[in-house]
Amino acid sequence: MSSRSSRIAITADRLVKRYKKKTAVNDISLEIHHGETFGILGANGAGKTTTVEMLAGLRTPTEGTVRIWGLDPLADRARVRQILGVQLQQAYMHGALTARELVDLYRSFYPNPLDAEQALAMVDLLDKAKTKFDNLSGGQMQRLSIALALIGQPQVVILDELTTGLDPRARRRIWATIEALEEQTVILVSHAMDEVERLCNRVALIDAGRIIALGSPQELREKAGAATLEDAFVSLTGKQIHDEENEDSTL
Ligand SMILES: Nc1ncnc2c1ncn2[C@@H]1O[C@H](COP(=O)(O)OP(=O)(O)OP(=O)(O)O)[C@@H](O)[C@H]1O
Repeated sequence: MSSRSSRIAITADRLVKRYKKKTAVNDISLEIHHGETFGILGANGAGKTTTVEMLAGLRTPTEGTVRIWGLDPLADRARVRQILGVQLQQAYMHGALTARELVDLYRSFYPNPLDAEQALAMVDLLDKAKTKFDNLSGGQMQRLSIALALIGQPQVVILDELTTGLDPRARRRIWATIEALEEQTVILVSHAMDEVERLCNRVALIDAGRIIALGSPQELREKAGAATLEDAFVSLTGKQIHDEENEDSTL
């Protein structure tokens, strides 16, 4: 783990989200440091997306508070929008706009965005600039949503299932892009152990809406006495993780 500033970029304090009878997130508190890449790992339905949606101000917590750079993402929506980039599982995208039009739209949200062509080139989509979002392949949509999350050079980036479904070449390319983000704070939701091991300084393991372990990938392996992060996950949660190589292992 590289040396990181101890300044806190994101605080979640006792977050709870209840849907009628279901408690999706059950008392999660976190402090994520400036410049850190922080992983959120958990089986299907563990509460990962609900957690990051609350961090991003896209979902209102039933209880608890979030601060991003000291701002409340619900009350200070306009200011938070300028410092936050989000790639979420279901992209809320205007399907009739072309890739280039979406890039231009997202550039307009931020004070210091990347150059439009640079952003498309970063995810290998320069040749799709004039293609409507709805006509992109799934992997191309995903790569575009990554570019849109990064386009504003935001201080905080939330990436949900960063490279799930992408081919190996695209994955490596995206990883290199994320590794190059020195100053930015990244929250990465993932099922892919190789991705978490490679990119994350620290990881929170979530099970049934709670954090059951938190530490560097190495600390989690040591805590579980496991050789791999995947073994640590299974040992600590008693569940298999759903990952790309093993689509049928979902519990
Ligand atoms: N709008 C909703 N209404 C009711 N229940 C919901 C809603 N959204 C999520 N849930 C439930 O909350 C739990 C946590 O969901 P969430 O999407 O946060 O999990 P996740 O860890 O991101 O899962 P996955 O890996 O499958 O994306 C699940 O049991 C889910 O069914």
